[in-house]
Amino acid sequence: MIAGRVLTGRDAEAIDRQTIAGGVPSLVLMERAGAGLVRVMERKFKPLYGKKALIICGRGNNGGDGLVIARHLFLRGVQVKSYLIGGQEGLKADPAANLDRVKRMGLSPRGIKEDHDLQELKEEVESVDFLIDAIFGIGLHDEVRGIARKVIETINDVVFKKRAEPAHGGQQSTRQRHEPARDVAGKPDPRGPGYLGAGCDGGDSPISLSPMGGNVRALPGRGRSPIFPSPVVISVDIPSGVDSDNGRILGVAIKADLTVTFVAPKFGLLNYPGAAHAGQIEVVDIGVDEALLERESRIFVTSASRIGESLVRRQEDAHKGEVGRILVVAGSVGMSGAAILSAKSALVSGAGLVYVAVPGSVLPIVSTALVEMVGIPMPENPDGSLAYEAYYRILDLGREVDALLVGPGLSQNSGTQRLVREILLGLEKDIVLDADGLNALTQSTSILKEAPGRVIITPHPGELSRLIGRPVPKEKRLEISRETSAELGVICVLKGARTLITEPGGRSFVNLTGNSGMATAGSGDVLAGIIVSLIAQHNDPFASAVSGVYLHGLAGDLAAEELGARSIIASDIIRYLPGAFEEAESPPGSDTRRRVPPSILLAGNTMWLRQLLARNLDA
Ligand SMILES: NC(=O)C1=CN([C@@H]2O[C@H](COP(=O)(O)OP(=O)(O)OC[C@H]3O[C@@H](n4cnc5c(N)ncnc54)[C@H](OP(=O)(O)O)[C@@H]3O)[C@@H](O)[C@H]2O)[C@@H](O)CC1
Ligand SMILES: [K+]
Repeated sequence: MIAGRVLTGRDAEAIDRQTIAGGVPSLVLMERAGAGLVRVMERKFKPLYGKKALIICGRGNNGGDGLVIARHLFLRGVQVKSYLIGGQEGLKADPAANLDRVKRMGLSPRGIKEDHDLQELKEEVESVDFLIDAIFGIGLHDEVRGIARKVIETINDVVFKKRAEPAHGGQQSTRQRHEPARDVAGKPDPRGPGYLGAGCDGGDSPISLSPMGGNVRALPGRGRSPIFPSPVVISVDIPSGVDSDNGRILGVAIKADLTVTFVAPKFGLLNYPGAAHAGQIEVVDIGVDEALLERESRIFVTSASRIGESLVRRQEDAHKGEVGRILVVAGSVGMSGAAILSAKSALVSGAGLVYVAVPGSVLPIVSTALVEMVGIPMPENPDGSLAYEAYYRILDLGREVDALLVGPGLSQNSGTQRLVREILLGLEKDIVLDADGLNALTQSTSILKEAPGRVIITPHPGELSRLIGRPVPKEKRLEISRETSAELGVICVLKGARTLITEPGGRSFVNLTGNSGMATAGSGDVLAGIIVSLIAQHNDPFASAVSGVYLHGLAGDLAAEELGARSIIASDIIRYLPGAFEEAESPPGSDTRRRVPPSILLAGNTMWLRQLLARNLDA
């Protein structure tokens, strides 16, 4: 499965190093990076002529990019002012070479060394159209030190306050109310005062990667360009202060409206909390070798076209027994909903036959709610949970199906937990293990290694933390997913904003669909049902897990568009699943593909990356 690549900062450094060793001078890469960013600005905010830009440069190569940007913006008639943190002395070779060039053009940057330099910076930030953040890029991995920290705080503070002013949507004076706002192209902005960028986006893909996370406001409705408030904060490669390896905030970080990143999106731009600082993401190709990218990167983003291709088409003469048979082992008294939701989403996702093994007293509820499944009453414990005595029955049924889902709503009864462990050891089948199924393995993860079948675990961070006995902070999601997957030999679907799907071989997918409304009871049961259904139809657990997560998020996005994220409940996700399948299965650009998925946009002039991303991200 090929898809859009993602890099950690360290991967990106390795690619830069090897590209330079392969004969491309680092100054050339810097020139391509800076020029590429200005091309993105030109496309999105044309005309640039006469606009004001403030460029804040750090002392490393990210700052060097900033100096290249200063030169290219100046040549396009932009009024450019730049600052260099720490002053002009003692820069590294490439930034120093670019400092010479800008000085020869009369654009000498001012130094920011002391607190009293911040006052002037404040005034400048208030009066510009664009603020370019070239303070730190992928070279930053520790808490931001020194004056740079105050510079970042000052920028965030001034921008935040400026946007809270009446002219930006707060209390308006009579004059402001009568004067339509102008976007950067000078056109009246349909949103009213204080927003930039409407109507000058030059036909970009309309959905930014993280429209609500950063400061970018998306216009209501699909297929519209985001509106950029003024000043537009543009980060070079990554918002300064975000760790490109993992999205950690290193004490303080720029809140960008737009991040123009080089070669490929950095994982820190996609993973929270860094993702909330990135705004819209654009990728600029700086001409590195595709083979290098393939070698260095093991992280991908989910994409509609690949998902569509990986879904199995049903044969015209399909029989229900041939299109996926599933056994769901779920439910207990008081938790029958988990069994219903997961079985229903498995059916809606295309499985031909779904058997549901539940405690006998729960069966009437489940059967009434879902007449299409085949309910099997099982022995139960006094507390209404599935009894260990169900083991042989479940084993017999399990041998007949293509895949199993074990866990939703099972409770934490010790007998039920023993049953779960024995099922894992007794069946050589693909088994999706969710919720209480995972809780049954706390302190006995070795069972996952011994299980003869292929196991797909679908924990949220709390469940994973209980399973492996250590915390799972956001910035360690990738690392811990990789370790868990490799050590236990399972496919790990780590749920949450930007769900990560990792296989034991080390490949990970970052999912870009979904929204905060999906953090709702039963949402996980629906996901587990989709994944098991795709596995039963498809027989490739990793592709199924990736597709399932994507489709689940897409269904949630479709639901959010009509219902609002706040009001989504789990059964809504199932209701919108057919729409999600329809979109994923229709060819890109066709009328039936109603929704462009969140995309990373691409600028640049080398075809291969454009094609790769266009193909895989549907940008
Ligand atoms: N390599 C290439 O070929 C290409 C690279 N490109 C660009 O270069 C960027 C990477 O550049 P980079 O590696 O120079 O690191 P960068 O992000 O500028 O930061 C280093 C600076 O930060 C400072 N600093 C560090 N930690 C700190 C802290 N805690 N608190 C405060 N300061 C701290 C550190 O100071 P020092 O440790 O030297 O005192 C140094 O001055 C990359 O993102 C892309 O934009 C493109 O041009 C394409 C080609
Ligand atoms: K930056």
